[in-house]
This record gives sequence, structure tokens and C-alpha cells, in this order.
Amino acid sequence: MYVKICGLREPGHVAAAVEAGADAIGFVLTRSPRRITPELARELAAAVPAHVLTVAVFAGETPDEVRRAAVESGVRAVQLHGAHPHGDFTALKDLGLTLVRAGAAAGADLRCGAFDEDLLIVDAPRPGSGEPWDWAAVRGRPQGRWMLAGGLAPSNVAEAVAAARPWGVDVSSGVETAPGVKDAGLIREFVAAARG
Ligand SMILES: O=C(O)c1ccccc1N[C@@H]1O[C@H](COP(=O)(O)O)[C@@H](O)[C@H]1O
Repeated sequence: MYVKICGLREPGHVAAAVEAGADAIGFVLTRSPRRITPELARELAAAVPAHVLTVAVFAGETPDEVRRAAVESGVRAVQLHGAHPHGDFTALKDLGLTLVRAGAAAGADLRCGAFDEDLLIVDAPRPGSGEPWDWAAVRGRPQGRWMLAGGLAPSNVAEAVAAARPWGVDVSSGVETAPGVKDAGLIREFVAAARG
């Protein structure tokens, strides 16, 4: 089970996620209570070992804006969340970074790779809201390397995995004590529960 912990802002929480065995760590560089600057993302990413994927999260920025912030932050992957057209992914291909497409299931092409992306995230309608949704509704529909997101937490991730059967899981709110405030204990619990 591939596990991504998203919305990290502090070195201690990055270390907790790495030590807990996360496969990917996300830095939000778009409008959000979790937003950080590309400079801070670069500092945080510098402490992440090479086997853990560092991901910069965007939602609605132009390819040029994404390119600038991604290069500035030194991450190894870019996540475009929401209604980004195929052309946005094509425009970023030459960066040589892992491309992640993310969004709600309704009306979306759920084949990973359909937009030339490397990973797909199937999320709740409101990203980063912590709102659970009907995970079972997508069971058997997404194809390829896809992560389930939206309202996951240590207490429900096993149930969500059993319902949707994803390749991986992605969490933000469920490992926080308040919007944008991560908790090292919840991060550890989440990784263990996702793989349990
Ligand atoms: O986390 C955010 O604030 C965010 C903002 C804008 C786009 C994506 C965002 N995060 C993504 O949302 C899900 C996690 O949602 P939840 O909080 O666990 O319900 C995940 O894909 C994050 O990468």
C-alpha cells in the first residue's frame, strides 16, 4: 500500500512521516490553510531521503506558475488538483518530474495515464476538506496506479481501503489536530493502519 502524507509544513512532521514509512510527502503550494512557500518546501524537501517522493500540490495555477514554483522548491513530483486540462500535463512533461493528476471521481477519466500523468488521485469533491465520501462507489473503476483520498484518517483508512481497493492512499486533514496543524502520532497511526 503506497502512502502519501500531504500538507506538511514543519521539519518534525516531515521526519515523522519519513520514519513512519511514508512513500510520498506533499507540500501545498496553492491556496489552503496548509500553504507554504516554495522556499520552505525546498528546505523541507532537502531533509527527505531519495526513496521518499516529494510532491508539490497545485490547484488552478497556470503551467508557467507551476513550473516556476516546482523548480524553486526542488521537489520530485507535481500534483495538479482539479480541472487541469490534458495540455497542462503535456506542458510540464519536459520538467522530468513525476506528474500526479488529482480530483473528484464524478465526470473524471479514471484511467491513470489518460492525461500523461504517472499517478492518479481520486479525491472528495472538496480537496483538503477532510470530508469522507462514498469510497465504495469507485471500487473497480480507476485503472493503474491510483490513490484514494478525501476524509481518510487512522480510524477509517482500513475500511476505506477495503471499500475502494486502491493502489495507495493520500491524507491531509485526518492526521491533523486543526486545519494545517499536523500531529506526529496521527501520522504514525495512519501509516500503520493503511498497511494493517
Ligand atoms: O490539502 C489541501 O489543503 C489541498 C488544497 C488544495 C488542493 C489539494 C489539497 N490537498 C489534497 O487533498 C487531499 C486530502 O484531503 P483530506 O484533507 O485528507 O480530506 C489530498 O489529495 C491532498 O493532496
